[in-house]
Amino acid sequence: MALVAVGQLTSTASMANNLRQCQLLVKKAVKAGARALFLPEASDYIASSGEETIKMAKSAQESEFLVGLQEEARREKLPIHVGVHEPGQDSRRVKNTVLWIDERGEIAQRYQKIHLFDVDIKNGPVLKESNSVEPGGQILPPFNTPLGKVASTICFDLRFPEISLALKRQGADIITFPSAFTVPTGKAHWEILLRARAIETQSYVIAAAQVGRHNEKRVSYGHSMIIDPWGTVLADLGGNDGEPEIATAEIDFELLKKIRREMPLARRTDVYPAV
Ligand SMILES: O=C(O)CNC(=O)[C@H](CS)NC(=O)CCC(=O)C(=O)O
Repeated sequence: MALVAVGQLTSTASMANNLRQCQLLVKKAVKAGARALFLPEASDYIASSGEETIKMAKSAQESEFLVGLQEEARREKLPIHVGVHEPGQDSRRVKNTVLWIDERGEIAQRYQKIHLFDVDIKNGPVLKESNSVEPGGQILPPFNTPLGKVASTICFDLRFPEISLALKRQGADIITFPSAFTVPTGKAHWEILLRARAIETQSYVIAAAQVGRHNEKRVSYGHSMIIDPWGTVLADLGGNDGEPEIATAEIDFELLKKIRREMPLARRTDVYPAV
């Protein structure tokens, strides 16, 4: 068994304030006895335009947000999984990445979001992430942690079961979906997609989410969740903003083995292609 914490906050265009919110989440996770803390996509900042997003991006070494968070991880010996922006190949776009900061405060793993959120929904969100973000080109193989093998995806990746299935096939025990879901799509799809990914991969799902109003244009759905490999929602942080909050749950390695043993999902790759 290993206790994990999922953290929920409302990032804005103030990196200093977002760092303060994340420091508070670290304190809460340590107090609860968690072995790792999972933070949302874009924890470092959410800007009000693509241009501002690009202007604000800093390399990991130069980001006051990341340097500060790494210091927290080192001091508390607490691994932190966190979504940030990093400069792209050229100055026209940024990378939307998630990092695993280990208990020594080192950035040990990095995944760059591969599916970008380009939507134009009538009476709903209109967002074109690919204007300001450069897509990644590979899946990060699941990595060893004190919680088992963790696999990283980001937000809109949740809608493409192939990436989760591929990560499961590569040995994932926990699949993470750090997110900033919109309210209408969150209401309609968030929980059902997360539970489906947990059930079909027979893996724990940890989904840290942004919540509430970031600026005059953007509001996020919240409902950060931890879900077990049977699809049971173990924690749900709800949709109200206010003080940043954590929820915790136990990762039960025996339950993971039991579910995979009792209901083997043997694929018929002689009938359809392997993912
Ligand atoms: O903009 C930033 O700085 C951080 N990135 C995000 O918030 C991204 C791209 S706009 N949001 C999503 O992918 C939401 C997906 C979603 O809501 C759905 O799939 O329904």
